[in-house]
Amino acid sequence: MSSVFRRSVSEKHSGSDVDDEYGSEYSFAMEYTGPLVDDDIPCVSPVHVDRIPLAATISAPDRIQNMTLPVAQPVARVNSMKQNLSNIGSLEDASPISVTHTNQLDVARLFDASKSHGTDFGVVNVIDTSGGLKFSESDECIHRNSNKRVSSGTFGFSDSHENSHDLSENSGTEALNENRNACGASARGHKLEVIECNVKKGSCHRCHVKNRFAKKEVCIVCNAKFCSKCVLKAMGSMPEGRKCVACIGSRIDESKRSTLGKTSRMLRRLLTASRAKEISSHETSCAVNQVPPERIIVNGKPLCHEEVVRLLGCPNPPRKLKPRKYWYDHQSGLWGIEGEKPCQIITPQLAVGDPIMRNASNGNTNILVNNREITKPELWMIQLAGIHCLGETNFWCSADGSFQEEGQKNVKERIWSKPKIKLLCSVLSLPIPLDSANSDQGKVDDKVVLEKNKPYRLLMVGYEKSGTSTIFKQAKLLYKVPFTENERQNMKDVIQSNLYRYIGILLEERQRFEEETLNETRLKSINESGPSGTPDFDQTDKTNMYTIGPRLKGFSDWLLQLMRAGNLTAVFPASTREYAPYVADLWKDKAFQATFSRRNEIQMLPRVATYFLNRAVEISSMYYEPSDMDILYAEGISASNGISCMDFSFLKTKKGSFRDPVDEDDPTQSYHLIRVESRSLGKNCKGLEMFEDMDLIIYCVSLTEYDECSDDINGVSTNRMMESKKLFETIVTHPNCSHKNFLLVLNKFDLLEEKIKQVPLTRCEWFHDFNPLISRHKSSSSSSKNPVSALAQSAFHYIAAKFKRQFESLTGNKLYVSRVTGLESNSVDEAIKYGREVLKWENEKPNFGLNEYWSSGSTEASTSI
Ligand SMILES: Nc1nc2c(ncn2[C@@H]2O[C@H](COP(=O)(O)OP(=O)(O)OP(=O)(O)O)[C@@H](O)[C@H]2O)c(=O)[nH]1
Ligand SMILES: [Mg+2]
Repeated sequence: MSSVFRRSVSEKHSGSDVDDEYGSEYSFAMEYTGPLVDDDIPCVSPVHVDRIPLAATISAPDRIQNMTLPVAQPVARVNSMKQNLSNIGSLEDASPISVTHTNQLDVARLFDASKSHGTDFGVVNVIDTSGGLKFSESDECIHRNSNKRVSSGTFGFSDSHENSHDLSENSGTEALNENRNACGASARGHKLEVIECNVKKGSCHRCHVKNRFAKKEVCIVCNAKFCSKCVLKAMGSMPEGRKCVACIGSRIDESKRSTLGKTSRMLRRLLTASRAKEISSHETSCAVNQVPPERIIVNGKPLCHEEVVRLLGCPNPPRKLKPRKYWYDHQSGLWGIEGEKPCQIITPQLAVGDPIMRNASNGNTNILVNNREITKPELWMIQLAGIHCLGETNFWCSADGSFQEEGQKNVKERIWSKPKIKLLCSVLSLPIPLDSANSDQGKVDDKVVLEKNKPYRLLMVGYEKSGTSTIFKQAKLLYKVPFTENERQNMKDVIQSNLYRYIGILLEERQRFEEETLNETRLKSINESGPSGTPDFDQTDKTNMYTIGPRLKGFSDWLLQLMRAGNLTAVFPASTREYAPYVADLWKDKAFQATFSRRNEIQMLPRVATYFLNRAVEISSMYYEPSDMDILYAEGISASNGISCMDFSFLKTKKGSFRDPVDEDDPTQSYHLIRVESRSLGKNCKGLEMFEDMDLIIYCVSLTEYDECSDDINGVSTNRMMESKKLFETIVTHPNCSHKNFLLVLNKFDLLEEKIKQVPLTRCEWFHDFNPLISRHKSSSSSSKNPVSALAQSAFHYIAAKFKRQFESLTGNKLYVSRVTGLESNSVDEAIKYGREVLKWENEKPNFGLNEYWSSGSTEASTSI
């Protein structure tokens, strides 16, 4: 024995009643420097650290059936420990001692002290700093006398895990290693099955309390979920982010990569803001959470660490780099997933991966760009950019977008300099180069993968007049996406032309009213003069309350002529200023006002016309600037094209307006909403080919169409609801859309409430069996207090069910439905947020296998159906 040895002493706590000189109130280690002692010196039995079994998860296949994960084995005693601890007394009155498992001496000290002073530790808390496994003070892991685990603790032990009580000497370390592997396997997707075999859906993996609606934090390695009471115990200090303690050191589940660094609301509630931030920073920056370089394959070559650093450190690195196969066009900087069209333009000329292969993006167009056969959307894009591609052609394209045909000196086109190419790429889901301001990001830390969320892509389409442009504009106002100057000018033009159209409609009706009144007067005078008398139609008989003066009559005739010839848009809004005085005079004219007061009888006049006609003089003035409300109410978005796009996120809504936790979960998630007119999709909606990677398709239907008719392409008058149904069927069965998520927006509910009073829903042949039981007794229920509203509600549910059934029979999928009044912002907000929830559920489906749960419970909880 060395002359200098360490001895652990437990000292009596002052005031303690412990008889033993070395009471068990607390303990510390001190160095013995005195003379050699003759007495029996407590000796230290050598302990091999790698033979000390520690708590660990279980992976042996035969144990999997009866376990809950993550599960850790209790610390088992090795034989040498058994000898040393043989004289340890009872567990009950003992205090815990913690040991940091960093070297043999610490362990030896513990047992040495226990032997020399007869201390009964009762509970030993072991912290394995290398493996990240911890037993906290509260976790009673070893019952010295019975060799049984006493209670569950940090690891989420389950009392049902009798099979985990393997305390043999050899099992410990091996089990640990095995179990680490199991965690690794979980990251590769196997653990999910294990979790699901024992933990009920909606239960916390630690306390097993089931509450499907309570928020849970999920381990980014093994997907174990913990309720707010257990999360801090289960995840400990989170040195690598949100991992349960048993998973520390393991690679993350790759499907969770996009969530790295996004601390949940629960953690923000349980911890201080700075601590939550620290955890999220550990999560994104710690080495073990980074993408393993060799699993990123570029042009068929697995990357090395330096290549990944180069890739991530370039001014414009790939977003969401995952372990998968990519292709990279070194010349142009185009970057994509192997077998798919490009998804990003990164910095060109990086020494990364092998040269590109012809079939890298699985194109089938016979057109090669930098030796890669391009995909169809790319071909459309370059054709629309003015590059003619005939037969098999090989182009060279550089990073600035200049195209050159092989063997020719001249540059054909510089596609990125074309003004409309950005919109086109957006529609075709093709990437565009970042402008230099954005791309100069400086060097990125080689360990940190900056994650930028890819926007969700929403496509909104509907039959004519279903309200798509109204909803689109409403979304712009809601999510603070400003109208550009160009858009405002367009809207102003549209509003002013519309005003003259509305005036034209009124003037036409004025003529009719005038003639009707004249006829009535004549009839009356015939009746008054009797059968023998001759009525006297003098000059005064030809005027009545609908008659306008000659000046306005001249203007009216001219305007009606323009309208009949379909030339209104050729003259207005260009001549708005010129004819503004006529509008002012008309508005003051009694005949015009008399016509306006009968506007409800004029079917041709849209309801929004009243809003604008009431301000006719102001709108026709040259100083008119449309307000947001004017833009919303205006029919049409722009006079020219059928496609409009906007990017938005819920972050921009005003502070405090978050209404549900989803808002706070990921406020940075962005959305790309594309609204396309059904007319511009062409025959059989062929144009949908351009929208192949949409995440959600929003199909709009006007609830008021059930009794309205319009001419189909053959000029045959057909019911508009039936036309809308036909378009719906064409879209949902289109090869690009048949597997997509669909949200049906049943719009114009406010108008349905009014209309259903007068016109029965059965007017449409598809709704022939609509026969709701609406009680008209005032007292019976809340809905029956307003039978009209109840009737409209029933009609809405009935129409929704009709579409749902149709959708299911055509695609086998579930159709989500939302009730909307496009002119009300809350209503549109709810519908879009419902769409966001649909995306969230659909996203989570493969991760948690909760299809059934999401599709039944949660949708019903929403106001939509
Ligand atoms: N009262 C009421 N009117 C609505 C609602 N939604 C749209 N409208 C009106 O319905 C008309 C047609 O709406 P739009 O948004 O232009 O319809 P659209 O789908 O863009 O139709 P196209 O322009 O033909 O493609 C406009 O006058 C809107 O103001 C609604 O929920 N309630
Ligand atoms: Mg429109």
